[in-house]
Amino acid sequence: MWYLHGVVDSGCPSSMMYICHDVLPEDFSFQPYNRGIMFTSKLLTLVFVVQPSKILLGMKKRGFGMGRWNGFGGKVQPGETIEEAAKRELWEESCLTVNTLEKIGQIKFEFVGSTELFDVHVFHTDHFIGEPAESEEMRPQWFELEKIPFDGMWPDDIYWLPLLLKKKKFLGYFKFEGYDKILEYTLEEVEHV
Ligand SMILES: CNc1ncnc2c1ncn2[C@@H]1O[C@H](COP(=O)(O)OP(=O)(O)OP(=O)(O)O)[C@@H](O)[C@H]1O
Ligand SMILES: [Mg+2]
Ligand SMILES: [Mg+2]
Repeated sequence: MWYLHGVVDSGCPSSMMYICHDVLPEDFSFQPYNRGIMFTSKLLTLVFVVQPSKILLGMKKRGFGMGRWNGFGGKVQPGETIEEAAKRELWEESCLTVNTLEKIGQIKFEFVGSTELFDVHVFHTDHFIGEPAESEEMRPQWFELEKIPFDGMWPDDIYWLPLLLKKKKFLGYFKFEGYDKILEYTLEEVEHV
């Protein structure tokens, strides 16, 4: 039996390739690896702008996740760091700029039938510059923290967004069947992400 173990950095951050190994590492815990399947992984960012009583979400107007409220983010491009990508996507999608982003979570998504994992790096900020404005991709809207529209968001958000709002760092894994059904998941609070 071969187990997935580590990643090969191909130089292009959005096309990391997981490699196999026949020895189970001590800290081996990440679920997709232990089934011996070869996965590629796609690096994505997700930024939440939070104020004391409200959160900024965007209605996705096109492409993946269309019709759902979400944070702002997208694919990491070759040559940029994940944090640079997170800032760029926030700017492109909401017209906001930020000086600093706090990395708060990392979530791996598996979709049954696909060997491409989504590796989503989640950031949080409470300082921003500018006024949110609608982009080609997103329509921003502030929501009271008690009125977050979880029914209109990705079904995983309700599990981990409460941690982000408490500024708790987390690691997660969600296995989806289609885009509406979570078959299994793990979520843990951690000291560092
Ligand atoms: C499955 N459960 C999920 N739960 C919460 N959020 C999810 C998600 N799966 C993907 N996401 C986020 O959705 C965006 C997709 O990226 P997306 O907007 O399509 O990329 P990008 O902005 O580069 O778009 P274009 O290539 O310009 O179309 C990106 O922020 C990513 O973190
Ligand atoms: Mg996007
Ligand atoms: Mg984008």
